[in-house]
Amino acid sequence: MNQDELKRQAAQAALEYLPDSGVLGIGTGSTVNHFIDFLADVKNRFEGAVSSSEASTERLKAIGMQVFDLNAVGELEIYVDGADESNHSLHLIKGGGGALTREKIIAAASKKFVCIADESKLVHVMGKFPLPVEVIPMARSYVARELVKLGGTPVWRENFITDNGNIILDVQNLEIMEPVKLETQINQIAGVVTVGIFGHRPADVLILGSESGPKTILPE
Ligand SMILES: O=C[C@H](O)[C@H](O)[C@H](O)COP(=O)(O)O
Repeated sequence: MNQDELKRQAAQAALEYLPDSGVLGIGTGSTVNHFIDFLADVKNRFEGAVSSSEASTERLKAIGMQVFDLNAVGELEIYVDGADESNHSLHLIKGGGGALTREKIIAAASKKFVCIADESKLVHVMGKFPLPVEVIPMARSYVARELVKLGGTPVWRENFITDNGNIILDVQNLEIMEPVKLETQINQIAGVVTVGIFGHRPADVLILGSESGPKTILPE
C-alpha cells in the first residue's frame, strides 16, 4: 500500500470514534480529506462541523455539511485531525499545511482528539519534520534569531500566507527531547502566534494506517 492508501485506512478507522450526533471538530490535510470523504455517508447524523481551515471548510460544504463558527458552539465532543509527526506520548508536530493555529484552538476546545496518520509519522524523538511556527509578519527576522538561539535553523516558507494573514517559519535541525518545555519556550517569543508542537494538548488516540491494518496507539 502506498502512503496515501495508509492515510485513507486510518481515516476510515476513525469513523468508529464518532458520537451519535452533535458538532464535529475537523482538521486539515490530506488524511483529513479522506476522512471528510467518508463523512459524506454519515453526515446526516450530525448538526455540522467546526473546521480548522478554509480548505476543509470548502470540502465540508461540498459534501453538504454545515460549518459553524467555533464561537457559536460549546465544547466539542471530538476533534479529528492528522499530524506530521507523533511521539509515543502522542505529542505531535503539526502545521505542515500551515493550519496549526486554528487546529490548536479546536483541539484545545475538544474533549477528545483523535489523530489519524500513516505509520511513518510515529517516531521516538520528534524534529526530523521541520517544526512549523506561525509568526506575525513584522516579527519574522526577530523570531528567526530567537529560534536559532534555541538550536534550530528557521527557514521562511516563502510565498505562503496562513488563513490568519501570517507567515510560517519551518525550523530544521531540532531534536525535540522535551516537547512540552520547547512549546512553552517558543510560545514566549514575542511575535510567535503558534508553534506546531502539540505538547500541552496532545492527541488522546492515534490511529495509524499500516500494511497489517489500522493500529490504535494510546499515550504511554
Ligand atoms: O497544517 C496542517 C496539518 O497540521 C496537517 O494535519 C498535517 O500537516 C498532516 O497533513 P497530512 O494529513 O496531509 O499528512
